[in-house]
Amino acid sequence: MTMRLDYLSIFPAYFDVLDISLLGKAAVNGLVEVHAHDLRDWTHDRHRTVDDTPCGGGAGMVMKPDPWGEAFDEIIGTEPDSSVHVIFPSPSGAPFTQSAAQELSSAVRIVFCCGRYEGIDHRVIDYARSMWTVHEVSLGDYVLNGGEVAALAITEAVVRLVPGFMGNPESLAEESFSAGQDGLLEYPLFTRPVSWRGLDVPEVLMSGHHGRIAKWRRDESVRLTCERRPDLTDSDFGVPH
Ligand SMILES: O=C(OCc1ccccc1)c1cn[nH]c1
Repeated sequence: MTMRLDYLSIFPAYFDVLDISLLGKAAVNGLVEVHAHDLRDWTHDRHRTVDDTPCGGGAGMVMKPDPWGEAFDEIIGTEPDSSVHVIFPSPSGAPFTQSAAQELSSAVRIVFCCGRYEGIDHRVIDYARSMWTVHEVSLGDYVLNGGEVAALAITEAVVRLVPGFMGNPESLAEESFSAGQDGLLEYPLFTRPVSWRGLDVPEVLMSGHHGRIAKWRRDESVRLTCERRPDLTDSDFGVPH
């Protein structure tokens, strides 16, 4: 089945990049179809206005609801459909996770709504929730100028999990944040040459001793995770009992 991806943005050219690289291949072999739209196509004034001052005062501008509503009508439709996933990247969204990417990889349709300025009139999100399955997601605790870069990141995380997309599915199994690694960070990776600028591949990895190699890798994952991501380790994880 083909996954349809739509992007609503005042900078639709951000999504030209999806025609190349891995995603381009998916688009070519019919797994994924990509449609980027300029939100200003649903404005009617000479200046193609998409923003206005915030009600209640405050700095910056807010995206008007009208263009979003008209774009939704044309792109998605006017009938409720819970199989359509509408994503609003936002600093105030729920953290986007690999499990969310996994779930979205089976969606038939995903519509990315890329906010700019200070954000989108909240009624747009409320209206979307009344019609489709809505996800307000954050990629991290930092602010971007708009949702486009976040939409590209979410797209890549999702599309690479679509069945038939990745050439080599087992390469997905061992990755960080995939169930197989039970929530640990990935161990350090090495390839040839064995000695490079005075730096050598750890001997254990050249020993051919699979048991020792597996232990070294798990120990490294535990060490890295405890060092860098204490939030990923549950209370008694890795502490020898
Ligand atoms: O900046 C972000 O989204 C773009 C955005 C949306 C609405 C208003 C301002 C900016 C973002 C940061 N982490 N995850 C997403």
